[in-house]
Amino acid sequence: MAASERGDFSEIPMLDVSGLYGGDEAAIREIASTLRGYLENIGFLYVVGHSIPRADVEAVREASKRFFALPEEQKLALKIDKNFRGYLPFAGSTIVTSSVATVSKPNQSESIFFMHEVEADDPRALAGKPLQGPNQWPDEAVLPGFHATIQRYVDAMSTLARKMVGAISISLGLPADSLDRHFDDPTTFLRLLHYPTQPKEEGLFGSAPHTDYGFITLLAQDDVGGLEVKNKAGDWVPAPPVPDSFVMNVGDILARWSNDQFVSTPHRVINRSGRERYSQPFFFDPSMEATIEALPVCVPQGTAPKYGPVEYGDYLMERIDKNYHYRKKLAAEAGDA
Ligand SMILES: O=C(O)CCC(=O)C(=O)O
Ligand SMILES: [Fe+2]
Repeated sequence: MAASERGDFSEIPMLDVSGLYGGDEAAIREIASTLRGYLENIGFLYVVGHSIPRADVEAVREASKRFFALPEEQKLALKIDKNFRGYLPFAGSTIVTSSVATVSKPNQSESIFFMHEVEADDPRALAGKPLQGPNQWPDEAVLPGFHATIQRYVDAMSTLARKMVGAISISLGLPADSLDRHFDDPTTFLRLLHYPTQPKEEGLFGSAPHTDYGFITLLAQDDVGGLEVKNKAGDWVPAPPVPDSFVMNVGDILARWSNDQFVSTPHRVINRSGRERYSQPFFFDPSMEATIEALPVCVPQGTAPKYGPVEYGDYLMERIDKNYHYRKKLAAEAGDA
């Protein structure tokens, strides 16, 4: 299925990226060209044929289930901190910057965020800078192997994400490595999410309609379903579970970088399955200090870029501060000081 027009889709297409791992230039160009169409018209696709073993994805899901099954006080010991690392309790975020809906009820989920690791003695002296700091790990005695499982997955997902950065460059007619320098110290988030089954109630969501902030998202979900993507007609198109796939989508900074050539599409989660749902989005974003400025290849001759340059870290801070209750409290306290 190829969408002929922006937003005109009734299912999420699948892209086999196995050819990106070989040396066949023609095959790579063809995958990149198909990718471009999906990113321009839908902003969502399923990535299959990647090299991440199913066992690594499932190990994270099992680790996630074990974590969320812990008593609340043990989870709260890792409560999300000023660096955006840790546990966000049930109903801890309301998306207020959402341009897609007036959102008032908190999301029906609990989650834990692991970002790129920044040790306290980081040689780049990053610790202490906004959104830079160590992750909060569950006690090894309580959840043996948890840290190693997550780290292995983050490494594998980063490799896949870099592959996709290369494919995106090629899709725009640029050399494969042309965006790489913006990802020297990528900002990454692995979010483990748990959605209890929710009651049927107007305006209640597992994840309220939103767009993602960053560059790309690569999401693994269990077999429950509930993710939906909005098309031009305003219909919510299901993105049901597909074995061994990642749902990939364009985030707002990629849309902005591409001068809106690529589209960051609203999506939401409603879990009325009667089962618990677990998902694990991986967000792969530019370095905090990267300056994101419309790619010349995306700006038609004789027109001005739609958006000015922005430092990724500044942009991200602003988005995060607006959306999370706990950060509003932190921001208010900082304002008092
Ligand atoms: O859980 C899902 O399927 C989607 C999660 C999501 O959209 C997000 O965390 O940004
Ligand atoms: Fe999302």
